[in-house]
Amino acid sequence: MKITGLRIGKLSVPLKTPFKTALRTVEAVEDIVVLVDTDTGHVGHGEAAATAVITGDTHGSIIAAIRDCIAPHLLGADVADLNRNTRLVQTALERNFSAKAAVEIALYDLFGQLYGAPLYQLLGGGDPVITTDITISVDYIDKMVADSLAAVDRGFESLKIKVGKDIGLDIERVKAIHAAVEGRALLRLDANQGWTAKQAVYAMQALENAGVQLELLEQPVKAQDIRGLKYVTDRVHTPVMADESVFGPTEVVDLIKMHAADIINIKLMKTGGISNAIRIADIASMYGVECMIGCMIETSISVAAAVHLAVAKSDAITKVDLDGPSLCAYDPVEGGVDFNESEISIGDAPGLGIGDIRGLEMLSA
Ligand SMILES: C[C@H](N)C(=O)N[C@H](CCC(=O)O)C(=O)O
Ligand SMILES: [Mg+2]
Repeated sequence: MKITGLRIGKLSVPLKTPFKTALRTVEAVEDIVVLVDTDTGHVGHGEAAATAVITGDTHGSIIAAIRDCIAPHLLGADVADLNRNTRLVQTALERNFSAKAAVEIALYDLFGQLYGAPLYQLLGGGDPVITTDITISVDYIDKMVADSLAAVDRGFESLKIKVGKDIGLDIERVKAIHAAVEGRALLRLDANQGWTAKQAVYAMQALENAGVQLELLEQPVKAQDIRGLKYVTDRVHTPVMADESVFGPTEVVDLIKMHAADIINIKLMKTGGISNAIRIADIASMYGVECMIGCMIETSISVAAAVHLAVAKSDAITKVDLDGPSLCAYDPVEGGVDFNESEISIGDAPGLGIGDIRGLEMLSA
């Protein structure tokens, strides 16, 4: 099976409600989709999220990276040469991780189609059913409490509560949700870089002293502030997770050696796709460090790849934040992974199993 071309499209899907973090407010998924064509008629599917505030990637940069830098290396490549092909993607240009992720996802999808097996089986197998949390956007306290209770009623057993806007209000937000939920769900906090290290320690000690039990605290401080992250990790009982502070395997090794965080959030849009995500999971496993698999505002195309990875690497990936498709007003993808509220399951289709994509607008070559 030989690669004959790459096509690029744009996909817009409204969210059920606006997604609000300390970094941004988003009302729709607006992602780039890549289709990798082959001489056998098989098509590989990938998706890139333009999360400029986190990865620096924009629609324009993703399109240019794929079209001008990555695609020329892959024309004529054999789909069976997966490791060679992912190396070509990773070395085609510096950074541009979301563009690399989209193309890698499509290459792994084709690899699964070539061998007629769901991707997770080729990555080592596992139980094809996982459970995700759901995000509670940062908002007025009453709204966050109502959203949390609605999520618990829908069966979500873990809530990822967005904070990082105002330290005093954040503490009140979490206390109110904790009181309302009454232990029916685990609570994870994500400050999306909104606090200083000292504020984070103050907030966590206030919550711990008030008897609020939290599963973890994600990215309390600025992405570059690794010393601040360690400062927090050293001083609070709640496990601290690095998200925006770590993208690739080298950063993960540094972070683990410094003991700057307890948990690593792996996202395909930060790692540049599946090959480096596998490396991170294996490094973490070697060091006995837990990982979460996360996503940006993405549809079920790229999140499907994250699900396959999570299933195959469940020794290291013990926490799942793959709620992107649940936040969408509808699933634009025919086939693929089944996202049913908190339960995510993979069927028998080869690769990622993705069929037609509703509303995909192809861009001219
Ligand atoms: C969607 C997921 N639950 C999530 O919260 N991801 C964010 C970043 C999402 C974005 O701004 O696109 C995170 O973990 O920080
Ligand atoms: Mg995060």
